[in-house]
Formats: sequence, C-alpha cells, structure tokens
Amino acid sequence: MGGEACNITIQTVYKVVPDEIEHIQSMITQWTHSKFKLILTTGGTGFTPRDVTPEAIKPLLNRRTKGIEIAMLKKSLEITSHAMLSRPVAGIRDQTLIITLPGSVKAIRENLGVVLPAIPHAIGLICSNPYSSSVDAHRARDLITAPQAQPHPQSITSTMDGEQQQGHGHSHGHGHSHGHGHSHGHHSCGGSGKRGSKYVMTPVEEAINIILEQSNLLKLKIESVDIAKSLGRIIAEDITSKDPFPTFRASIKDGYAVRSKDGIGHYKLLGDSVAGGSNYSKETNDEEKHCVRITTGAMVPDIYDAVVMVEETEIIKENVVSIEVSVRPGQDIRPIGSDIPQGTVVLKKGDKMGCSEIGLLATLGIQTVQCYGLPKISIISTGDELVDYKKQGELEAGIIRDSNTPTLEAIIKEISNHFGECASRDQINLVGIVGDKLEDLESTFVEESKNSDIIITSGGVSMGQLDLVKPLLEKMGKVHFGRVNMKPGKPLTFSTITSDEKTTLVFSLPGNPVSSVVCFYLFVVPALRRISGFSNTNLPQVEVKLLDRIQMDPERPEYHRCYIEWDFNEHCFVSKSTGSQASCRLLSLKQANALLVLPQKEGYLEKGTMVKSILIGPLSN
Ligand SMILES: Nc1ncnc2c1ncn2[C@@H]1O[C@H](COP(=O)(O)OP(=O)(O)O)[C@@H](O)[C@H]1O
Ligand SMILES: [Mg+2]
Repeated sequence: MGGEACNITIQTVYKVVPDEIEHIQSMITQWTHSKFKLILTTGGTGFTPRDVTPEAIKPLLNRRTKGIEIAMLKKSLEITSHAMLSRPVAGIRDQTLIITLPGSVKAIRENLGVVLPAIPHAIGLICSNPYSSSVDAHRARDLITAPQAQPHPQSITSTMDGEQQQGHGHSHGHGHSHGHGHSHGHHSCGGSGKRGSKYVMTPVEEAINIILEQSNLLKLKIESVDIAKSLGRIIAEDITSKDPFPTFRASIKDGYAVRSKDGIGHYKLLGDSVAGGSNYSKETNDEEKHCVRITTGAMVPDIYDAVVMVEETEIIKENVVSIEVSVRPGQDIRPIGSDIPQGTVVLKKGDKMGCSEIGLLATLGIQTVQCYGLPKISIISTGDELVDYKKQGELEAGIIRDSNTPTLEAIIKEISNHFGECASRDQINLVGIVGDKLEDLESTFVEESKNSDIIITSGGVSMGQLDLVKPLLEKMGKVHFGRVNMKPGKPLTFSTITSDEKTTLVFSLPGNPVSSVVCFYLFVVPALRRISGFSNTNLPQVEVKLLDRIQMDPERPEYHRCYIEWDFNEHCFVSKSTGSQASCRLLSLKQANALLVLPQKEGYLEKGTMVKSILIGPLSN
C-alpha cells in the first residue's frame, strides 16, 4: 500500500526473533542501518514478564510518535476494553518508522487498519526532513533528489518464545551487515530536541561488534619473540617438534640397567650411567649377568633393555649386585619420542604462551616464536580542570588531579597480567593532559595517530559546551557511534582516523573516572585482544548469586561493580555489591573484580538471583 501511494518499489523482509531485548534490538538496529522505511513488530506488547518489545524498542527511538500509539489504542478500545492491557510503542529511528503491533491476528488487523492510511505520508515526511549536521545534509539531499534510485524496503518482525528462526519471504536490499562502517547511519534526524544528542543509542552488543570489525582492519606485523619474553603472547604459527623427545632412551628410576632375559641372580656391576654422563666398562662377557648403575633421566646403554629399581636390589660385595625380581623388556625406560614424537604439532597458531608452553619450546630447542603484534596505545586526558596527578599541595578551586591516565595505564597492565598480553606495555604513550581547546586536541590527534594504533581519550564527550571531542573526530575521521545504551558510560564514542593507509582506533571514554573504567573493560579490552590475536575477545564471564537486593534501571542496561568469590557452602560464585553505583562515586570501583550485567528493566533483582558477571580482575585479593 505504502508503495502505491509513494510510487516506490516495496521490498519486504520477515524475521522471527525470541522475546529477548537484545535480539529484538539487534534486528531493529540492523534494519534501520539498512535503511528500511517501516518496521512493524507483532507481539510482546502485553503485561506478562516476557512481553518486552516496548522496552526493547523505546531506547532505540529518536522520536516517539504518540499519535500513532493513541490512534491504535483508541481503535482497539472501541472494540474491547481489554485493549487497555496493550502497550503499543511507535516512533522514528534514523529514517525508519517503527510500530509495535499486538500479537493476535484480529488485533493486528484492527490496529493496522487505522494506521496504514497515514503511513505513506509519514514515510515521505521522515525522508524529507532537513538535517541538523552538514554531513547529514548531504545524505538528506541524496535521498530527496533520488528517491527512485533507492529501494524502499519494508520489514516486519514478530516476536515469540523459542529459537530464532530464519526469515522467509523475499529479502532484498539487505546487503550490508550491521555496523559495517555506517557511521552516518547512526545519526538521528536531528529530531531528539534542539539540545538533544544527534547520536542514537547503540546497544552494547552492537557497539562491540562495530569495534571488532574495525579492529580486524588493523593488521599489525607478526614479530619474532624470544620465548623467555613470550609469556601471555598469542602465537601466529603452528610449532612442530623437529626432534623426538626424549632423544635417547632414558631411565625412569634410580636403579640398574639390565638385560631383561638375565632374570633373577647376582650381577657384575660394570659402572655408572648418570644423568649427563657415564662411566662404565664396555667389555662384557655374554656368559655372565652384568648391569650398570643408573640414575633417573640418564641414558640407558644400548645393550640393556630394562631398569630394575634400586629397592628391588641388594649390594652383595664390591661390584656385585643381587637383582631380586625379573623385569620385562622396556621396563622403566622411556623410549625415544615417547613423550613427543618427531613432527608433532606441539602448539597451534592462536595458542597463548603460558609458563608450560615456554618450557615445552625450551625443551625442543626452539628459542624464538612468531607472535601477533601488540597495539601501541596513546592515553590522553582532556579537560581544562585537570592537573597532573603528581602535583603536590593544595589545588586551586575547581581543579582536580588527572586520575584517568594512571588508572587506564594500570588496567592495561593488569589485564595483560591476568588474561594475556594485549598491548605493547613499553610503548604506552602517556600523552597527559590536553585542555579543552580544539586546536590542541586536533594537533594531539594528528601526532598520536601517526605513532599509535589506538588512542584512548577521556572527557569531553558529553553535551557540555567544552565537549569538543565528537565534532572534532567527525571532522578528522569517522565516528562509528556516539552513544551507547548502558549505564555508566552512555556518551562513549568510537571513531577511526585513517591517514596514509594507516588506521587508528579512537576510543573517547567519558571523563568520569568510573564510567571511563567500565567502558575500558567493556569496549577497549575486546579491541586490544582482537588485535593481539586472541580468538576469544571477551573477558571471562561467570554466573553469580546476588548477596544484595539490586535495583535495575528501566532506561538502560547497567554494569554494576561488585566483588565476587566462590562460596563453598552455596557451591556457586556469590557477589557483594560495592555500594552506591552513582557514576561519580569512585569507591564503587574499589575492590571490584567483576561487573554484574543487569538487564534494562523496572524493579529489583532479589537476593539469591543468579546474574551474569564479567570478570575484570583476579578472584581473590
Ligand atoms: N582525567 C580525569 N581524571 C579525573 N577526573 C576527570 C578526568 N577527566 C574528566 N574528569 C571528571 O569527570 C567528569 C566528566 O568530565 P567531562 O569532561 O564532562 O566528561 P564527559 O564530557 O566525557 O562526560 C568531570 O567531573 C571531570 O572533572
Ligand atoms: Mg571535560
């Protein structure tokens, strides 16, 4: 219908997704990136706990379109008073109109019947809105002048319990994977109020995917590393043993090397074979039983095929030993290559070098190993109110010490210590403080992007008049997202600056120390790990039982700082909250070794609830 009125081609895509906020959000953001004009969802708008469609969609909207919601409710209320138990949501994200429909076919018909006639006009208005930023103005012009050139797909999602199913029907115009450098796709139409952010909220999972995609583009040089310096590194090659191990037949026991066929009896002692050397007479008489004293790990002389352990023997007199048990051929001898046959792949590309891996390569005579490169990082603290943390004495009013620089540097080192090397530690460039001045910031970015693979800034990304970082990065590079649907850390911004074929990732963390730390763990660490060669970019996650009652946030998923430990009585991990989670409260991070992942929901999580958590430190202090 919309197609006829607008004189455009209609393409339709269907998808069934489970009643999970993340699934619904991921679908919606993917489709809005792909410039679908209309998304209709069905189901999940009622009162049961599984009805989460409105909660999933609301945070993604730049503008609510209450009129559509009211029109649908009014129509349904005329038919049944039960319509008051429906919670429809309608609104605009980017250039997409999104409307949630109820689940029942009858109700869908009633609701659609009332809104459909207005939809073509609505879409037309959305597409023709003037844009607030100059970048978007270009895009707007493109759309306005060439409406026929673009397919105007229409899409329908429906939500239900159970597995996600592949959509059916005709799917066209859906060529991009989401988050694939569509930085401009993230801008709203400038409609979130004159003073609102022009960046739409990106769900956390999607933000991480965008970061990983960009991280994949940074191809650092593989380097040859001395095994003694390779702890925690990811290797970039398969390693094969050139020699067997052990390379000679070695005794497993302290005792006597014998010919097993000689059996029990008195043996002539010909001398010693000790680890690292031997001293025994090679002149033997085949008629008599003879042996050589041997120590653990020493080479078994070729003529012997077994070792009798010292406990089963007795010295009769000088150079005569009584062997009191018979042994089978091969007893207590480690054959050549029994541990590691020649040609064995002992380590695989992607393995992490640990202590034993270093020992293994040392054993095999391998002194260097090819490892993935480690990113060079620059850390910049922005803000006119900052002074170096080493500054002694009283500070002027309004001045604070820069705590983000030493904290972020320490986190890089700690994460590397605990979970594997993910940054070039001796090349972390602590740029220090840059004031809130455009020229200073710009020249710092230019300089640092020449040398570093990753620039981490803190501060200046909110909506204040001195928050210059986002517009500057828009100018200098590409802003991939400028807000994330999370608490704390909403203004987190991720960009890339590319010059002379070199790409630098820029993480602009919020200035607030708590927010910057949480964002570092959630977003910077996966990038560091991806670049350093880790196949698993996540920090470890465990389920924990809450020892506190915790309030959730209906607006945003929250990352609650906590201390977790194993409880031997409960047989599970338990978590103690670090107290008030106000993002300005530094002590909410003290002693924290995990982040609880709290869903975006109304109400409380009761004590005893099991919750997912992300480990950010060791399990015991
Ligand atoms: N490097 C830093 N060390 C300690 N506190 C900081 C630092 N940078 C910013 N802050 C504080 O964090 C808060 C937010 O700073 P602001 O620059 O407005 O960050 P943003 O705009 O990114 O949210 C302010 O109180 C600021 O003084
Ligand atoms: Mg600031």
